[in-house]
Amino acid sequence: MAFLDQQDIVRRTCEIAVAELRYGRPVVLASDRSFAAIALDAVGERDYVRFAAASADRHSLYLTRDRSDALGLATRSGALVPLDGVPFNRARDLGYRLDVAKPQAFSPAPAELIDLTVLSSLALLLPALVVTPVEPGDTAFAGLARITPHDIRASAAAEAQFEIVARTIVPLRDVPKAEFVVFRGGLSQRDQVAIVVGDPDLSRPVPTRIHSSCLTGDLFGSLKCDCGDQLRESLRLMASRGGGILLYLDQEGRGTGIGAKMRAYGYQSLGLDTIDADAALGFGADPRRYGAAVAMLECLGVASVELLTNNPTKVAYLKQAGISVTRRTPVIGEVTKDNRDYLTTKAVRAGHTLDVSAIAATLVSR
Ligand SMILES: Nc1nc2c(ncn2[C@@H]2O[C@H](COP(=O)(O)OP(=O)(O)OP(=O)(O)O)[C@@H](O)[C@H]2O)c(=O)[nH]1
Ligand SMILES: [Zn+2]
Repeated sequence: MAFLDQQDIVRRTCEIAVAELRYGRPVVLASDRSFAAIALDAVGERDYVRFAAASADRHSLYLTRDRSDALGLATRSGALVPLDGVPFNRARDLGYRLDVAKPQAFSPAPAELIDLTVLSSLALLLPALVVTPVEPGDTAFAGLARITPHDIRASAAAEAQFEIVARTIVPLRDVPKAEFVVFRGGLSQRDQVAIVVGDPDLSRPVPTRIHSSCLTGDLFGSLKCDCGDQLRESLRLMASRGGGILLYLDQEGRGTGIGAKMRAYGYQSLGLDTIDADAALGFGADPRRYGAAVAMLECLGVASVELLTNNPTKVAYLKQAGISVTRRTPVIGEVTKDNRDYLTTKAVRAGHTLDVSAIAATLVSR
C-alpha cells in the first residue's frame, strides 16, 4: 500500500506551493493555459527583475477584483496589468498602495488566476501576483513547484481535517477550570486551540465562542477593536454558566495575517474604513472560513451550541455545516473613540448585530 493516498498528494502539492510563494519563489499553475506566478509581497527587486527576464518581459500584474475596483478598473475576475518596462516600485504601488496613478492599459484576468489567490491567502501574502504565461516545453520556469486548479480545489477538504494532540488543564484568571485542547491539521495551518471551560453538558446546547485570533486586541489590549473584551467576557460568561467552549482560531486579521492587518491599519489612519482598507489590499470583505471550527466542535462531540457572537456569518456557517445553533448571545465590548468606527463598520457594512446608536451612546472617554 502506498504511503500517500490521493488526498495526501493534493494536500502536499498545495502546501509546497504555499511555502514556495511565501519564500518568494515562483509556482506554476498548470492548466490549459499555464502561468508562472510570484507574490509581490514576498519578493524584492532582484527577484522581480529575474522573473521579468525569465518571462521575456511578457509578465503582468494580476490584481483581484477588489483591488481592481479600488483602482477604478472595472472587471469581473480581476485585472491583468502589463508590466513590460515597469520598475519594481511602480509594480508594488499598483499591487497594494494607496493614491496610485491608474495604469494606462489592462485586460480582464483569466478566471483561473483566482485559484492562485487561495494559495497567496494560505501563505498570508497580499493577493498581488506577478504572472506570465508558460508554454509547453518552456524551460525558463523549469524545476518550480507545479499545481493545477483542480489540486487547489481538491485540497480544500484538508482544511477541515484535525486531530487532538494534547489536552491539559490551565487555570485562568476568572476561570477556575479551563482545559486547553490543542488541534493539529488543516491546510498550511499552525496548531489551534479550544478552551473547554468548566464542565459543559454536551447533551444540551453548549455556550460556544468562535474567536479569530487578534494579537493586538487579545494580547496587548489594543483599543482599536473589541476582541480582547469579547475574549475575556466570553470566558467569564461560560464560567458563570458552569461550562462552555472557546475555539481560538488561527485567523489573525480576519484570516489575512498580521502583516496585512497592520498595512490595513495604516490605510485606516488615512481615513479608509476596515472594509475599504482590506479591499485596497486586494481582499474581499471577510475572507474567513470556519471549516476548522466545525471540525473542532465535531472532535469535541458538540452537536448543538448557543453561539456567543454578533456575527451572523458565523451562525449561518455552523448551521449549514449541520451544527444546531439554538441561540445567539451578543458579546459586547467597551466602545472607545479608537474602536467606534470599527464597530460601526461591522454593523453597517458587514451586517453584525450591533446597535449603532448604542455604540455612539456608550462611548467611554479615555
Ligand atoms: N483585516 C482586519 N482585521 C481586523 C481588523 N480589526 C480586527 N481584525 C480582525 O478581526 C477578527 C475579529 O474576530 P472575531 O472577534 O472572532 O469576530 P467578529 O467577526 O468580529 O464577530 P464576533 O463573533 O461578533 O466578535 C480578528 O481576526 C482580528 O484580528 C481590521 O481593521 N482589519
Ligand atoms: Zn481585534
